[in-house]
Amino acid sequence: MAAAAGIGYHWRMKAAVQPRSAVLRTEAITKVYRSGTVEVQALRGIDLTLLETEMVVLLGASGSGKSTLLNIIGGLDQPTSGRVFFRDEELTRLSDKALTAFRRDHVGFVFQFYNLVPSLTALENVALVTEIAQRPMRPEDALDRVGLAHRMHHFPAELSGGEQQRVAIARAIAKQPDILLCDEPTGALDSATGRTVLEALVQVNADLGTATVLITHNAAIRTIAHRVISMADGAIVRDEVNATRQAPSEVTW
Ligand SMILES: Nc1ncnc2c1ncn2[C@@H]1O[C@H](COP(=O)(O)OP(=O)(O)OP(=O)(O)O)[C@@H](O)[C@H]1O
Repeated sequence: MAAAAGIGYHWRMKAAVQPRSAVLRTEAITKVYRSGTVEVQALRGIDLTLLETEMVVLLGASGSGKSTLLNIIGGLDQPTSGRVFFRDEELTRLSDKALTAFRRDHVGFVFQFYNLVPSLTALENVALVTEIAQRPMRPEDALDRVGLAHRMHHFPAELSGGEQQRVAIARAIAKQPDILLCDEPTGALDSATGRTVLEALVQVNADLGTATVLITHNAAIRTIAHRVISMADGAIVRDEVNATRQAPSEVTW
């Protein structure tokens, strides 16, 4: 009896200290934009690890390098120096074609403006992506996950800004990406509508375990994340784990 209890205890200890693995990792990445003789050092040596299933809020003033970093980890751009890994695969060694395939298969993007096709219904907008994805969920299920099952046959012009953004989230998650990257997803929305969008993102992260990075200027949003990374002048200046999290409905701004 005692021995069995001992084994059980040991197993629990092991499980408790088991580290979560990294879905994405950057090593000392820099980015310099050059136009003519003008150089902008947008990133100055970023070491970032994004763990499987975690939700990270990325904060920083305008121009601090947030979008540049997001574009690089999403395979939309390459760093000037340094390395980026998706699990064991080095993205910085990939050809443009292979990087496009990485993006298509593994990354979902949500931007400030929704970029929906106006002549297609919500369902058709999501189906555009699922038709070319490797292991998609049903477009109806993706819309259901963001609380829009009842609006699936509406056109974008018939939806509110928050609803359109939730269609964009459904479109991004329908291919079941490993990483969801969101650049100011509530930037164009009032606070009540913004909260519904954040609720959809938190729910997707909890239900599907999609590792999520959310860029915002709005420091109030920091409490919804597992971890908050702050940038200034092309560098990470703070990296904090939230001991407790707030539901988006509790966040005020
Ligand atoms: N394509 C580009 N060409 C030249 N400079 C650029 C380019 N993109 C960004 N930059 C510059 O790189 C720096 C970082 O920009 P970035 O867009 O990554 O910052 P950000 O933190 O996302 O800002 P914001 O919150 O305003 O979107 C800024 O100085 C910006 O002007």
